[in-house]
Amino acid sequence: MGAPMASNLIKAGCDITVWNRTKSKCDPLLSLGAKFESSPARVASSCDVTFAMLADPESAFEVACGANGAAEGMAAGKGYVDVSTVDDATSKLIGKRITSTGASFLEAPVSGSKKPAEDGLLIFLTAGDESLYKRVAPLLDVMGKSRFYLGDVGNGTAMKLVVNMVMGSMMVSFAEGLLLSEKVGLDPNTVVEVISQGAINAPMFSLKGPSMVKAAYPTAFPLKHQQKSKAGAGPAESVSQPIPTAAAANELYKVAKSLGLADQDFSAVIEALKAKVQSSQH
Ligand SMILES: NC(=O)C1=CN([C@@H]2O[C@H](COP(=O)(O)OP(=O)(O)OC[C@H]3O[C@@H](n4cnc5c(N)ncnc54)[C@H](OP(=O)(O)O)[C@@H]3O)[C@@H](O)[C@H]2O)C=CC1
Ligand SMILES: O=CC(=O)O
Repeated sequence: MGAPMASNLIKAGCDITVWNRTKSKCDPLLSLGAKFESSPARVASSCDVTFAMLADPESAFEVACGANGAAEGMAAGKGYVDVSTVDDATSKLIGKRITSTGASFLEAPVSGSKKPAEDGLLIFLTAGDESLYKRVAPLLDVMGKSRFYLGDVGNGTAMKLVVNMVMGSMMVSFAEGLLLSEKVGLDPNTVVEVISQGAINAPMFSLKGPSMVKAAYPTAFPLKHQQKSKAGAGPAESVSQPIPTAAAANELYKVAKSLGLADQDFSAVIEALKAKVQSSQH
């Protein structure tokens, strides 16, 4: 996600400095004209605004607050925008550490996937420092098609987790439908087509359906990241709201992980369902 986002900024003429744990993954960006620094701290000290796109709460915290982390290069007047998907507590911790340096903090997780990231069509769910939001708005507009400012730090994360919760349940329901259609003698490709023409159509179904039918799961959104959101459990627990459908879907993502599918696309959750169906028949 970070690479296509940075690439769009470079193509828009921004002066970009990058860092990634595995340096070789920066090579395509360097060939587009980006500079490289040897640590997040050095990126932060050489840039006005630093964007972070990390796998999970642990890596987002480490890169912001760990040794040679971005916070070490932060100072008043600089901004840190964390576009990773993390949990509420992690986002607040990162925000606290960044603002303790005098810099501003914005959480800005994105809705969208690899293709929208490449096409500059992400949706930014931002919260935190409003003046930093206004300052980076032109950059968000290069990388995305829309942006929401949602108030205090935590609200962007909560919005992202709610959206992922809905998406995770939709995918499991779709997988159940595809599998069931096959079992009762229907062509699942026709199911995908019928759904695409009705009121429950979603781009996700048309995008992933044809490859799911072929049992192919080219990774756009890794399954481990869907399961990481724990079906929106964080926000739901904070207000004691039951989320029975999402919780059941999350169990299936856990099974999929245990089957070694963590790095495949999250649509591979259908394989967990197939395994469940098989074991119930024995
Ligand atoms: N893929 C998608 O469709 C979407 C993803 N997201 C969110 O975007 C973020 C990135 O996702 P995605 O690009 O798919 O994930 P990837 O797994 O492809 O990339 C994760 C990045 O995190 C880095 N990283 C992981 N662990 C560490 C660590 N301990 N220290 C330093 N760097 C680390 C990786 O570095 P290295 O290259 O060295 O492994 C890599 O740059 C996640 O938070 C995800 O939830 C949000 C919307 C959609
Ligand atoms: O929607 C994607 C995510 O990783 O969050």
